[in-house]
Amino acid sequence: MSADTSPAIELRGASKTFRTPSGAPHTAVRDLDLTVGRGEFVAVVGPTGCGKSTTLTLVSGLEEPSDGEVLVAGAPVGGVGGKVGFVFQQDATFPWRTVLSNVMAGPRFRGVPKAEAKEKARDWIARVGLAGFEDRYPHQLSGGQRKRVALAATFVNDPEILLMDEPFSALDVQTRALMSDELLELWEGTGASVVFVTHDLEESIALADRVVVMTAGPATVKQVFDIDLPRPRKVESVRLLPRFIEIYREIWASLGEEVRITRERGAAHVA
Ligand SMILES: Nc1ncnc2c1ncn2[C@@H]1O[C@H](COP(=O)(O)OP(=O)(O)OP(=O)(O)O)[C@@H](O)[C@H]1O
Repeated sequence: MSADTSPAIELRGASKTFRTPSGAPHTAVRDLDLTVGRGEFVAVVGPTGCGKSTTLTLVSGLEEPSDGEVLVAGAPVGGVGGKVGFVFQQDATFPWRTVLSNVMAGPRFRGVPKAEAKEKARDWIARVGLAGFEDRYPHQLSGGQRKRVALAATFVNDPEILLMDEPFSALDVQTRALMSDELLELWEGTGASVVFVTHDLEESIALADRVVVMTAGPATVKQVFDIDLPRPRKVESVRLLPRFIEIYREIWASLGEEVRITRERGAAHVA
């Protein structure tokens, strides 16, 4: 199959075993199969500590699988590539750089001439609603504004794949809903494939084409749900649709069981 027609991401029987400080092996991800199509928005939910972030690090190339294969655009992941953008819970801005300089950093790093990088950066700053804030430093912005800078700094690199690890979880509820809407708008214009890890089942349904439920650790795919809600979506209104509530119930029946298993293990550990 040519690289052009292959899925954006494929994990085939991927496992990851870490060595803990005591020297004992710890399997975070086991025999995980997952395919993400081009332009698809996939959300990953699962109980705390099950291995969601580890799955993202395998796709990013930051970690290698102990077993199995991880392919991006049909080719095995070999280190961190330029096709992949990340947005994490923590702000990934450089505190000593202005907004403009933060957003220009990626293109400059890739060798884009200064004037062109500046133009692209200004365009993305405007698209995330921060025109006029170019000369501010991150500490002079709100949490939501800093997150917008992080989004602009990611999208400016035209990523084919966007890996997002609880990107909005540190924000207040209203800002979070706004950012979700903005993310959908930005994403719909790019055709990027997204893997979005979250603890928030509502958020996952509102955003995604498919929601992947992970098992209690070690993570493997328990069930995948197609989200047949119409697009374009606004998260606050989509949540009120009867179909949304129906999907929520179905997924919670699957996820809730894994959360319970994780809790019981925790209780046994404490006892
Ligand atoms: N570098 C590492 N060395 C050893 N163990 C690790 C390492 N990274 C993660 N783990 C362990 O692997 C398991 C999965 O961690 P991971 O961060 O992937 O879970 P998660 O599902 O993203 O958690 P959360 O929902 O709480 O963010 C955890 O038990 C964690 O302690």
